[in-house]
Amino acid sequence: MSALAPYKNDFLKASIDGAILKFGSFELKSKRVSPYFFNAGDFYRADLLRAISTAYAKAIIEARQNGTLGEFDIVFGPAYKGIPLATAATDKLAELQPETYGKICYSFDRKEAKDHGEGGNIVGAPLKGKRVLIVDDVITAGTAKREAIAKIRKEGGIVTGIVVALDRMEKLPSPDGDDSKPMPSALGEIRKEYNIPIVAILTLDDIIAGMKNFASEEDIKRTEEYRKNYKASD
Ligand SMILES: O=P(O)(O)OC[C@H]1O[C@H](OP(=O)(O)OP(=O)(O)O)[C@H](O)[C@@H]1O
Ligand SMILES: O=C(O)c1cc(=O)[nH]c(=O)[nH]1
Repeated sequence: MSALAPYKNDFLKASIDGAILKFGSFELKSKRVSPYFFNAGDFYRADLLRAISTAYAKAIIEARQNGTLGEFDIVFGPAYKGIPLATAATDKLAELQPETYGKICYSFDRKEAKDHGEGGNIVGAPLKGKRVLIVDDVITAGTAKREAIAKIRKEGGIVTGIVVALDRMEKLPSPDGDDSKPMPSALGEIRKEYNIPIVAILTLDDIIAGMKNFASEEDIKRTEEYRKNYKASD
């Protein structure tokens, strides 16, 4: 784990100690069956929530400083797991750099539109005309990020970047449904198609390198095999 930046190492350690990272057999949103799963819903304890909000805030501050990420007014968390993550990251940014981030806002969507009360399917800061940074847990095939971009654009927001806790480094699904075909990177295609930067705190390669210190040989082997099967062609 030594090659990682200290804040990434701390985050990987919290993900392992908090059992956020699990091994077994998991069906994903993409229908791929994975031998590992990163369950950001399990950052529910205060110390773990603080670990992930700190990692997002540090990744965002670093990416703003080195020019990878552009400016933003709103941190947007896609439902459901993105909601507490974006909210906590907003709070942590304001705590770490109050002059820059003391007045940034958060916003998130409902999976179903609400037809009474305030109505609509966006909660939090209105998106119209605002620069929006999406903060979410994981990118696999990229579907959830495309859905979030479409929702934000429909509300008149301008997506200026995406930050995820984990890039699973997988390929796009093939349009004909044959997932064994070579395809380019899911993350890379979103970057190109929408012309926006995407920052990942950890990648699957970081996890595989770290696994040597805590996982069983069988879990390492299955994870490496999965990596090979769903590796991008570019
Ligand atoms: O890159 P993809 O192939 O889209 O997969 C990754 C997404 O899938 C899950 O979201 P899901 O829509 O299941 O929502 P949840 O947050 O309610 O669990 C996960 O939280 C990621 O956001
Ligand atoms: O692709 C997914 O659905 C997915 C993968 C993962 O590691 N964690 C998660 O919450 N969803």
